Amino acid sequence: MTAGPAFTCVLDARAKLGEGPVWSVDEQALYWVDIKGRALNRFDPATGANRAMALPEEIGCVAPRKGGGFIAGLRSGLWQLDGEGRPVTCLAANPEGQGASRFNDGKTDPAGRYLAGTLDEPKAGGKAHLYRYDRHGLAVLAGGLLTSNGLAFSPDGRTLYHADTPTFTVRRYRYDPATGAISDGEVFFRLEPKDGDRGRPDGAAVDAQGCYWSALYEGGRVARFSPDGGLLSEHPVPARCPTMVAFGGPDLRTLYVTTASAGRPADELERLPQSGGLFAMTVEVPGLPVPPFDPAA
Ligand SMILES: O=C1O[C@H](CS(=O)(=O)O)[C@@H](O)[C@H](O)[C@H]1O
Repeated sequence: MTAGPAFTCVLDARAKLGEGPVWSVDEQALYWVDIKGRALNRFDPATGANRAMALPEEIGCVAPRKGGGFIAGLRSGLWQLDGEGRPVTCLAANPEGQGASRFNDGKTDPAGRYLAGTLDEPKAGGKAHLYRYDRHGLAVLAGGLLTSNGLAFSPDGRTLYHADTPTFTVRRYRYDPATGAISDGEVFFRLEPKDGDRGRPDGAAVDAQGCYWSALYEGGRVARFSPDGGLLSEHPVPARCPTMVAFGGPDLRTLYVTTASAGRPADELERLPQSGGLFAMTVEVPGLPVPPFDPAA
């Protein structure tokens, strides 16, 4: 394992719970959310400008939508948003009810279907699920979860990676690109909870060599894992709680990471004042392009 280059702050956003970065190739801009800040953000790396679009409830994940606007996972369900981030249509209500559940991490599959999971807020019941949304509607892919996270696909689109953060575990499944079905789940890697300060796997992305980049929540770093789950490198982040990574830039060699500040100890925030910011670093191996959500998929 090597100690790799560190991330630097590109936007001192002071987000409460920055999450869900996704690169728009068409716009050459990064969309990202502040879950507890109830905002969809658009960051333009060319100018450094960031535009926050307020939402009426928590937004856990977002993806550009083919034809315009977005699909987003909110507390109440999966919604179509217009180009200004305004909810216009509820595509699928949150089947778990809104009292102790919200949508969390999401990602489009290579065909443009949208996979998104929920978070069981008491973190006790394992009532969270991973869902697939496509033209046939909402379908359960996995259940018994605490925090559905870490969604990413292998370069050939035939392996799905998925984390359940509080269990410190990332699993991988065979993925059928023709139907969006999963099978043959197995542990990809599990971090040691006893090493509490080394964090737990949150949001993720896969690069062109099939390596899995994982934001390690409360670990203050992003780690790169080989296609067989071996730890290759670790990259410090000037925030204790990185939440999700995404590749961007004209060559997909800029790795962005969002971070959290809400609920963090005062001394930690004093030591890491850019917590809640958006960070980036240049990588050698480019990321994989993530397609927009396609309502016809
Ligand atoms: O992605 C997320 O994960 C974190 C970590 S954990 O579930 O608490 O272990 C969670 O706090 C955050 O709200 C969520 O967005």
